[in-house]
Amino acid sequence: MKVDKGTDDALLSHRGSVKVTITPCQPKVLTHLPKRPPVDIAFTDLNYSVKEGSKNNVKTILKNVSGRLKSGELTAIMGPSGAGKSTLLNILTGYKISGMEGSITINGHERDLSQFAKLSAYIMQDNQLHGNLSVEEAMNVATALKLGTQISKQEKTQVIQEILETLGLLEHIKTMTSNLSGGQKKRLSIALELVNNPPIMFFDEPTSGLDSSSCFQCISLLKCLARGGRTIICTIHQPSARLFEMFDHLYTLAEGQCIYQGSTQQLVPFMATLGLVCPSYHNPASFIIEVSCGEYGDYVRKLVAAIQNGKCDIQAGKPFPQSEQLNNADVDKKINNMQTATVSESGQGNNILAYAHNDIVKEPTAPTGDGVVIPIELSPVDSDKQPGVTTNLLDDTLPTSTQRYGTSELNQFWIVLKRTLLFSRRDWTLMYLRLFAHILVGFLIGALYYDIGNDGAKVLSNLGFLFFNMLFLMYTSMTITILSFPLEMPVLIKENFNRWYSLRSYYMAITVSDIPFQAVFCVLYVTIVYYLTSQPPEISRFIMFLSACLLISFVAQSVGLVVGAAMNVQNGVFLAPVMSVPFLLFSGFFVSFDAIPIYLRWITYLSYIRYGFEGTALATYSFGREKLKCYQVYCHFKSPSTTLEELDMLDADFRLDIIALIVIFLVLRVSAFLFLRWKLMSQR
Ligand SMILES: Nc1ncnc2c1ncn2[C@@H]1O[C@H](COP(=O)(O)OP(=O)(O)OP(=O)(O)O)[C@@H](O)[C@H]1O
Repeated sequence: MKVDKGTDDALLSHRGSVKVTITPCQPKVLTHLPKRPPVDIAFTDLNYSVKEGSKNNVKTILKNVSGRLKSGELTAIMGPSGAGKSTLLNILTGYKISGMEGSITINGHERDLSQFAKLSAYIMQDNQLHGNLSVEEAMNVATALKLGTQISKQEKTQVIQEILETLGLLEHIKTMTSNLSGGQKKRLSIALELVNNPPIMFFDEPTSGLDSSSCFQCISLLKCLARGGRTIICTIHQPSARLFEMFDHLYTLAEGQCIYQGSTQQLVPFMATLGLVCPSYHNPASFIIEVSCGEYGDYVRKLVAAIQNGKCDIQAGKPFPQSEQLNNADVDKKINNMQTATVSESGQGNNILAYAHNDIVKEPTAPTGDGVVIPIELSPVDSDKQPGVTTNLLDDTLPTSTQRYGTSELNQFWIVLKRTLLFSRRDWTLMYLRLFAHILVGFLIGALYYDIGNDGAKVLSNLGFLFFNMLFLMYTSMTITILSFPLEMPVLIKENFNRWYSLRSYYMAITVSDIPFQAVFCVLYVTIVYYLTSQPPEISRFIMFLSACLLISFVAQSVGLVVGAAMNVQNGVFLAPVMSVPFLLFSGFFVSFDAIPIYLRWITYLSYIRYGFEGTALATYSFGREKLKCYQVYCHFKSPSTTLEELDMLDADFRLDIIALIVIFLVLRVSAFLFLRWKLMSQR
């Protein structure tokens, strides 16, 4: 029997007697992807607890759940809000590891997280894409990182073309990621992970935020991927009947326990055996959610017992697990009625297990418009690997290579560095606003302190100018990093978890990437103010002055990295300037070293502003500078040594200031890396 596209009601009214077939359009075979093994996942007695509150109360989120997820199947993890779907997904992906008990096996062997990470991809709910890259650029980066030198450049281009064509993104290849629609972003997220052909793909709420047509396209695509022999697992809230039909396998959670595991087609008959008859015209997906929310009475415990908390797997053609509910006469009657109906319509003998949606013929429902053009052939999943998308590419052996990433760390560094430089070039705030600010403030300060550098009567103002330089360079380089770095975190978490690159390569790349820009801005600013304010014209003094200023801006940028790595933007924007106050107070500008109480002097050694201020003051007034001009009767600071004496810098050593700044810079960079690593680990 044939049912038109979109006629869910008609489809539902024939539940139990029809079969879903989506007629293939032009087959698209991903021929260039690397071969990967098919992977089955099983988990047994999985427990997950978290500590909560000041008394460290233990909250158990997953309670002894078991289950299995097979290759070639599209699995939905469903359940009411708070049931533990995301938690289960995070545990299965290996994203959450602490607080978990139980066993997870891969093709019958205990899961080795490192090996598993090479086989799986986790596509998180919010896509986590870089908006400043085009689809093509994003794909190029993913291919370069994930495939490395395994294949030639030409083959990489073919892989990208094929994947984009298959996912209906080829016509958007030049579009910036930020301009893609929600569905296209989702498909791009999938395309990026597909380049190394992971045999297991996890999706957290892949349909969230999509309209019904895009949802259908998205699930069709996942179905296609599953048909290629992959294990596709996604959490989903409450799919429409039409979407629900497309899943092969359903895993339902309620209150952290499994209430159903098995074929989607067997859900309704299985529930009926427990006295839960899904009304006609009712979406089975909604029905099980309603049941798990207790709308039909307290059935959760019965369902958990019947399915043995996930140890049973309801399959067509296999008997249901024994349940005391089956003895209930009313239930028997209901089942018998359903059996009779099924037998008479499908003519498949007298087995209730034959009751399914097996005979619905629905055509054509391949996605249309700008959507996915992959052919979708829905047929029983029991035949393990259907010919289709990439089945023939799957290798049977699990990888044994010890290589953690697709390419060497040096390559990762170059690729991420190039990408970051591209972002910087395209980021208006990061680049042009910063450039504009440095030039504008440079001229403003130049105008304010114009020509005071060699005037013996204006030395105090000149010291104010030196201190302001420190302040300006510190805040501009620190705040921009505090504001921009935390925004990178979600993408970093996703890409690092999916083994695109190591944290070390990423960190090196972002550390190096901003240094040239910061250096150019600083040189521009210092050049403008130095000459407008008539500081000593010797080139050696200018270089010393500039190097102290450059180091201050690099150190402040490192402070920004530490703060950005350790906390979110809101806290960082408040805390970083507040934490800088002691360093400013102890810089030697407000109070000379002699005047500081002994027990507080140690703070001056930590104050990088002190070293910067001292460095610029020495470059200006030390190294035998001749007396300044005096246009008044008396200029107290006419002699540069008087100024240095007043600042308690007569014995100061410029080289020590530079060394101190370099040491602080290195310590902060290493600390930022450790914070970042801690933050990534603490999420898990
Ligand atoms: N770190 C945590 N500390 C305390 N409780 C937690 C923690 N993580 C999860 N939970 C709780 O565990 C339960 C399951 O959370 P989870 O996010 O897995 O639910 P979900 O089924 O995915 O819900 P939704 O569909 O609303 O996203 C919720 O009650 C949640 O509050």
